[in-house]
Amino acid sequence: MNSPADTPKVQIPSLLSKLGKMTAIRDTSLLEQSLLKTLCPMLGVLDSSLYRIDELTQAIRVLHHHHSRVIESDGLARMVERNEEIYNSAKVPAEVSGLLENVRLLGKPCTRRKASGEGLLIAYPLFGGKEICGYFVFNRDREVTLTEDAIVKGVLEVFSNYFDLLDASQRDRLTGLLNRQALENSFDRIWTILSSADDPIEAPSGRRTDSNARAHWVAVIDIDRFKEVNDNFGHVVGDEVLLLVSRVMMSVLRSSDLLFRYGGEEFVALFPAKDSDDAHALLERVRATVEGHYFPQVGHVTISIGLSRASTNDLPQEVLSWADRALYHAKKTGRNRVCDYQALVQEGVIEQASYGASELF
Ligand SMILES: Nc1nc2c(ncn2[C@@H]2O[C@H](COP(=O)(O)OP(=O)(O)OP(=O)(O)O)[C@@H](O)[C@H]2O)c(=O)[nH]1
Repeated sequence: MNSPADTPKVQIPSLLSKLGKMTAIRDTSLLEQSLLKTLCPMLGVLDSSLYRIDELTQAIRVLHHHHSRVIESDGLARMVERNEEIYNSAKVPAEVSGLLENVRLLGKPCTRRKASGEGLLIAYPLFGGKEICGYFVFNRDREVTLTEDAIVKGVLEVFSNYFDLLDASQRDRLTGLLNRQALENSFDRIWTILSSADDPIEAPSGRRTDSNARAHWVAVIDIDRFKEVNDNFGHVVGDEVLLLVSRVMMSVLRSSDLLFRYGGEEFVALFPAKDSDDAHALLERVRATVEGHYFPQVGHVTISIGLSRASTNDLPQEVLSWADRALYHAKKTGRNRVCDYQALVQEGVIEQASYGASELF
């Protein structure tokens, strides 16, 4: 990574100020966006991407950051920023995956000429400990200078260290799932996405799945008769069941779905789905897979699930309390079931709740 004409154009005070802002962020997703926003102008590029690899499933999540010039109705030009998040390794272009493979094998930044002949494709590894856990990728018409190279590496190192700290503070120690604090952050983010779904192009930041912004659903999941597991087999075995249940659920959920340990033996899932049938079918698969799993010593364990649609007209706390009411109904009517709040209200099985009934937050 060098060039004979190594003329530093980087404004150090501006970079330091951006790093300061980056480390003031308390949400890992926003932190990733901030990394791209920091590096794009520094490198003089309009687009850059962050490729993240899921350790468990090897699925790839890609965050793209674009800058474009739009001409307003008054004739003035304005820069618009857009973030796009994609979960599908099949969509990584062949030339990018080939480049990432080189970076992975060499453990250092690599460059290749684009197949179209338009400039260079440059990729830097992102380290989590000693392992590569992602890649920073951008297109440019010229090589990275030595100064730029040192700065990109420095910024990526600050980012990775801070990301790991933030990520650890958002995770439950036993299961490794996202914790209650992370749920509150995710609610903020998902609600922003839902409210910007009508205008996806102009949205200042947005998390999208392959089929763009879709309706989201909240599920509260509780292990049935878990007290008996503890009473009969002890707390250590109980802990193991908690860990295994979380792994089994994760194996059914998609990489774009979020699963949180909400507390004790209670979990919350936050996920996009086309409609209530789709959401119900996914959770039914989760329920059936846990039911079919054999837990060492304990045998079989079941879960009950309450589900509610998330809408921007409602507060996240309301939606959560509705899913909790549906869970309560599932418990009352035999456990090992998935119940949908909106369906229960429509069928007249339960009354529509007025806000304030929630004890979850
Ligand atoms: N081993 C273990 N047990 C926990 C943990 N957190 C909560 N628990 C136990 O989870 C059990 C929850 O019991 P209850 O709320 O009475 O519910 P349940 O027995 O699951 O019954 P239903 O929910 O009505 O099906 C209690 O015994 C808690 O001690 C934990 O981190 N580890």
